[in-house]
Amino acid sequence: MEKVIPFSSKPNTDAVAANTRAHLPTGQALADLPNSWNGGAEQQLLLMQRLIGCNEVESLISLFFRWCSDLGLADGLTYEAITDAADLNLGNRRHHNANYTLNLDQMALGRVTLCRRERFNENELLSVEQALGTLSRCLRTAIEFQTLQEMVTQDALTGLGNRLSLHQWIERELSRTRRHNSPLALMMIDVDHFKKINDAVGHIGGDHVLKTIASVFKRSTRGSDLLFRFGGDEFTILLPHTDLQGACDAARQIRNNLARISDDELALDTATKGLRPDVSIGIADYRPGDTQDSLLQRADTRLYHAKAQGRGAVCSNV
Ligand SMILES: Nc1nc2c(ncn2[C@@H]2O[C@H](COP(=O)(O)OP(=O)(O)OP(=O)(O)O)[C@@H](O)[C@H]2O)c(=O)[nH]1
Repeated sequence: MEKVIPFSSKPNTDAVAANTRAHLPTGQALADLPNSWNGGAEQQLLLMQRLIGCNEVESLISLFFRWCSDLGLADGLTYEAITDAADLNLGNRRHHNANYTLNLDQMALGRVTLCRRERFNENELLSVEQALGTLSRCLRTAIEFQTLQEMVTQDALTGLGNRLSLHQWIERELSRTRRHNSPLALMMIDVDHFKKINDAVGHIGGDHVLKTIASVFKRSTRGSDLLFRFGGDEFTILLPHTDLQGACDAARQIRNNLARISDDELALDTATKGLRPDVSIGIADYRPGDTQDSLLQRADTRLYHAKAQGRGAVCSNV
């Protein structure tokens, strides 16, 4: 069974109910739920108490599933997000499914599938749908919060962290390094002669080249490394638990992978074919007493040395 849940404050005439049940429960339906079923008003209130104040989509879905599972309403749950976030699969797969597409005031919130060994009865579905109304309201707030957080901390062009998040992360990683006495390295990277690239491919083409370079950084580094666009054609990579030698290996890997990007990936035409972006990299590792500024400054000085050496170079020891 599948249903689109238009939890709208206004009637939503576009919403399509894919099964034959005509009306979704509204606020008043809470009071109307049969007394014989224990998922009534008290349980709905309990769910609300659990969900309110939670700003994370994953946690909301887990809390919702736990509520369903405690009441015997579901053995398993799948949540398909509207963003490119991975699906969430909780509990166990079972034969009987109830699918819901969640919308709130025309905002798509994802799809929820509940599954169970036994068939769902009418009262149980009513209660699930009432609960999905509460979940939808909390999901909307969480998704909006997440979007806002991304806008504040992400670089819009490349999807990497922006300068604000760089400063927050360096502080965090510096205190971890001091506490655990673990190594930490930082790379400052600048694209060589990017002005010439812009002149050759145009500003939009240049934007695409910057995005491609950022994707090469992503695939050349570890999942635990933290990538940022410092500004313009400058990038910063923070490498937790990595010493100077490890960071130099990563820098070489980045340059090797950049040399291998295809014309297609760079979206080059016949006139600009063969254009190979390269980078200069300055690397600094943590020294006791380092602050955010001193670490950045040391990496930046080394970047300038790499540039002075003729570009397309890695400097880690000036
Ligand atoms: N397409 C595009 N270009 C940008 C962006 N931000 C900065 N730029 C350009 O990047 C270029 C950076 O040039 P410069 O800092 O002078 O240095 P360069 O040409 O890379 O040369 P070197 O760094 O000395 O090797 C400038 O032409 C900027 O206009 C952006 O978001 N998109």
